Amino acid sequence: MTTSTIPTTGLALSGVTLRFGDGDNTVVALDDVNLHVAAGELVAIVGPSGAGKSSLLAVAGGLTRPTTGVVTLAGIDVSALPNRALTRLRRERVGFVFQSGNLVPALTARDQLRLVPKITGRPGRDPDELLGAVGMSHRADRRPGQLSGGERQRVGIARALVSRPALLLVDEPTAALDRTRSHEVVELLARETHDAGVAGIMVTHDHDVLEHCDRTLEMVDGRLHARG
Ligand SMILES: Nc1ncnc2c1ncn2[C@@H]1O[C@H](COP(=O)(O)OP(=O)(O)OP(=O)(O)O)[C@@H](O)[C@H]1O
Repeated sequence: MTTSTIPTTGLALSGVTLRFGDGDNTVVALDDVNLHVAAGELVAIVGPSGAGKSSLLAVAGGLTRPTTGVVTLAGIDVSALPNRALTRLRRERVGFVFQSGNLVPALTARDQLRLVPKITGRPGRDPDELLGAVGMSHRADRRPGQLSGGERQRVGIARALVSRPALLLVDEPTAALDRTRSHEVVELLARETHDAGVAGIMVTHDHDVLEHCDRTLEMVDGRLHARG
């Protein structure tokens, strides 16, 4: 990608390859992946186990450097950043939402969100406004153990949005939820992605919820395909 073709918003992967090992033991987890997720767009990634979906999230979020290719976020060449700058960018510009919500057990919902600016050192969005946006105002003083799976996911989504990220990476958010809660959580993700102008990628095995996403792509053997 030349400087002039790097999108200034959203996430872009260009010619991204990720290999593990070498020689006969080489595993190609990502194979020439090209992807642009616009700001305000939620893209779903489906595909069989071992296809490279987690690897894609790791490379997109700056957790893993690609073997080849370029990753840009809001026009910044992530793959060229030194380690400290990459850590800072990840903390400030990338929100992660995991299967279980990954909340701190001892903290109330409100305090989970309050913790974020303390970690980043930058003011974030107002915790109560965000809890309201995800329909959790009435649970603000509860700890994760006092919340349902769907409620924990809502808090996890709100927490991921506190730092006003440019990129939201979501891994199997409905794995522990029933059908109704799954729809509610992914509808919420889509709405917040659109409203906050975040580029969102959601990995899922749950084909039921794809209708809420703007696009679905399929990963097979490390390659991304439009879903036919
Ligand atoms: N650290 C590693 N070292 C070696 N191989 C790895 C490593 N991490 C992942 N792989 C391999 O890379 C390929 C892609 O793995 P990845 O975890 O991205 O798949 P996935 O689509 O997320 O799978 P699942 O749906 O089961 O979570 C697999 O063949 C996997 O075994």
